[in-house]
Amino acid sequence: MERKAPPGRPSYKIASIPADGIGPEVVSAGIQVLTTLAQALDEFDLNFEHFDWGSAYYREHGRYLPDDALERLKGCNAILFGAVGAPDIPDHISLWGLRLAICQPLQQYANVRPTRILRGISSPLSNCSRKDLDWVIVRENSEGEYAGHGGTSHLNEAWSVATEVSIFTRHGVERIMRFAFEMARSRPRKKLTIVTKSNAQRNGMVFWDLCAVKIAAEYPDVHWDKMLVDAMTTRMVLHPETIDTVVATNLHADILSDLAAALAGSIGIAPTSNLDPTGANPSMFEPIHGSAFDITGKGIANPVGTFWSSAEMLAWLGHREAANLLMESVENVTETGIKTLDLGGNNKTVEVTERVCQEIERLVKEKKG
Ligand SMILES: NC(=O)c1ccc[n+]([C@@H]2O[C@H](COP(=O)([O-])OP(=O)(O)OC[C@H]3O[C@@H](n4cnc5c(N)ncnc54)[C@H](O)[C@@H]3O)[C@@H](O)[C@H]2O)c1
Ligand SMILES: O=C(O)[C@H](O)[C@@H](O)C(=O)O
Ligand SMILES: [K+]
Ligand SMILES: [Mn+2]
Repeated sequence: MERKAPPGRPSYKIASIPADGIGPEVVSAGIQVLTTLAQALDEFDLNFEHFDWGSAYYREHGRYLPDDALERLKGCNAILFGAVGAPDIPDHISLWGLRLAICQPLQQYANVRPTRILRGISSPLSNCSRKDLDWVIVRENSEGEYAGHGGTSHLNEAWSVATEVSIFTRHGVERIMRFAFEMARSRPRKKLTIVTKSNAQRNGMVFWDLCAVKIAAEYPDVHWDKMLVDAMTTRMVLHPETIDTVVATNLHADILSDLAAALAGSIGIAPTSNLDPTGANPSMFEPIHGSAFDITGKGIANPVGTFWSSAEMLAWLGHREAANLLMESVENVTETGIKTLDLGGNNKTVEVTERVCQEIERLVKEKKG
């Protein structure tokens, strides 16, 4: 599913959008690690273009993005994003103003969220070893519960009414099913769980299931099963080893992937890729977490989710070996017990970042002999 690196010495323009809360703290850590890696490997160049879009920009301009934002992003090879959301701005204004305003028009319809237990990190599940939890959750990222259909009338009256309408289109569901089956096929177990809620949601989710059956016929080598989303939560906790690749709607997968991150140790480690699988538009990479108001500015944010997202970005650009080296460096560091508070450690963001950079330099030197 990843692309091959272009020939010669490739040079990439990466848009950096740190935005809000701990976003700037983890994105600057990510850029430091990526820059160290690119310099040490000396195989490709990364040039970062910084965008100040976020809640401070909104307070000043009354909008999250300028008119030419998407055109400017289209001129980049990939986007490294932090998080959006501020305590004084309603969450739906910030989310729709920035993250969704990029993902949806750039056709980043596949949101990919791998989870595994990194070395040196333990699961809160007492019986769960590293080999028991190695998942990829594929989140539909363009429609469903996030289609934005609905309305509010007669607000503040006794007869106020609001609707939030989920939209499932054949185009949208079939493309994410195909993407998920390809993802499952690319992994050793060739196993896909299709998550649904077609007992209660008798239109959209029944349609989701019908599309799944149709696309499954194209992938006879992939074993698949179907699970109601409520039961899926218990399966994730009680039988993690039975799960490999998962596909779910925009909202269901959003919730399941936070649970998955916690089961692998912390929401601070988990990555997200917002992919346009056609390659027509740049894809966007970000940690799964939000702006974390409660720890902003304390220097204790876990940067590992951004490092892992950065590795996924390199793999997407065609540099799988560089991505693996980055993750090996991260795990060599977590294994020595260097970790932030959310993982039970006492290291600051900058200490974890410095150690990962040192480990990258050591590993590259070793590799080059
Ligand atoms: N993609 C995004 O930009 C994104 C994702 C999720 C939430 N949000 C927004 O972020 C804001 C806060 O949302 P929330 O509180 O529900 O979720 P959150 O992910 O920001 O925080 C949840 C909890 O996890 C902790 N946490 C998160 N990231 C961490 C890290 N890297 N290291 C250590 N601890 C970490 C926080 O301190 C907090 O206790 C809201 O405005 C929300 O809309 C944005
Ligand atoms: O897109 C969302 O649902 C939120 O921003 C956030 O929870 C995420 O997962 O990106
Ligand atoms: K984020
Ligand atoms: Mn989420």
